[in-house]
Amino acid sequence: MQAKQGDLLATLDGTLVVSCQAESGLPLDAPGHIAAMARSVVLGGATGVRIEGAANIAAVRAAVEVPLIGLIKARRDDTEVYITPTLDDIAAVVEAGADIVAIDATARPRPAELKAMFASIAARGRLSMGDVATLDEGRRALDAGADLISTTMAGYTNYSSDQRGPAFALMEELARAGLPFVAEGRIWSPHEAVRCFELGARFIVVGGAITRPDAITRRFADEVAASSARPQLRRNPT
Ligand SMILES: CC(=O)N[C@H](C=O)[C@@H](O)[C@H](O)[C@H](O)COP(=O)(O)O
Repeated sequence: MQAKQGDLLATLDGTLVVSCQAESGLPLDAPGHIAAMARSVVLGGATGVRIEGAANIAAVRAAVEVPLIGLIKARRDDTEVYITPTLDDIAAVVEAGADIVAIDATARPRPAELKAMFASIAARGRLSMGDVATLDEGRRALDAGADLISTTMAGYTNYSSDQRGPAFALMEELARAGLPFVAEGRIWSPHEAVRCFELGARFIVVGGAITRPDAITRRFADEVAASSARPQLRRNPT
């Protein structure tokens, strides 16, 4: 199993992984649609996919052969942690067919200790990815047994909010500290993707810029609406 996991990471290093997710209630929120997105991004050159939800993971596992990073988003009353928050969620992600299990590895109060979470993933023969927001959290996640850490949560905790664009500052800190990292979150252009590698990312995960047509359309629509180059709106003479 160890050799296989090493091979899996070797196929991801230096490459593009695409997150294929649809928020609950959006038109693409169905396993068949998520699987079609996964097939599409693999056709376009993605070497791996990041998928949320057991039914989606199972559908994508049956549709593509590339490494699959799986997670479950589960909002709970007792914690702000929502990416694969419990040991049961880990079991469900593995059962559904993920090769790598992503969990929130921030320092916020959580239902189960980080060490126990990473140990559970390892015991199930899968690799783990700890989603963090700060350098300290990255160090702590690796110490607790994470196989990978990712900048996923930077900008999404109350102590790392108000961030625009990718978490370049955190990437620089992680690189300076010698911690291997995955770059993820708000990577919107190929230019930004390349910058992540220049800053030392092992691989990158891009989501919305590729797989959220509503968000992509909104960027165009907003730019068009703000443009003074548009022809004047023609109004019927009164
Ligand atoms: C913070 C959080 O919950 N991130 C989630 C993690 O799986 C997803 O909603 C993101 O789409 C993913 O991280 C990729 O990021 P972006 O879509 O910005 O490229």
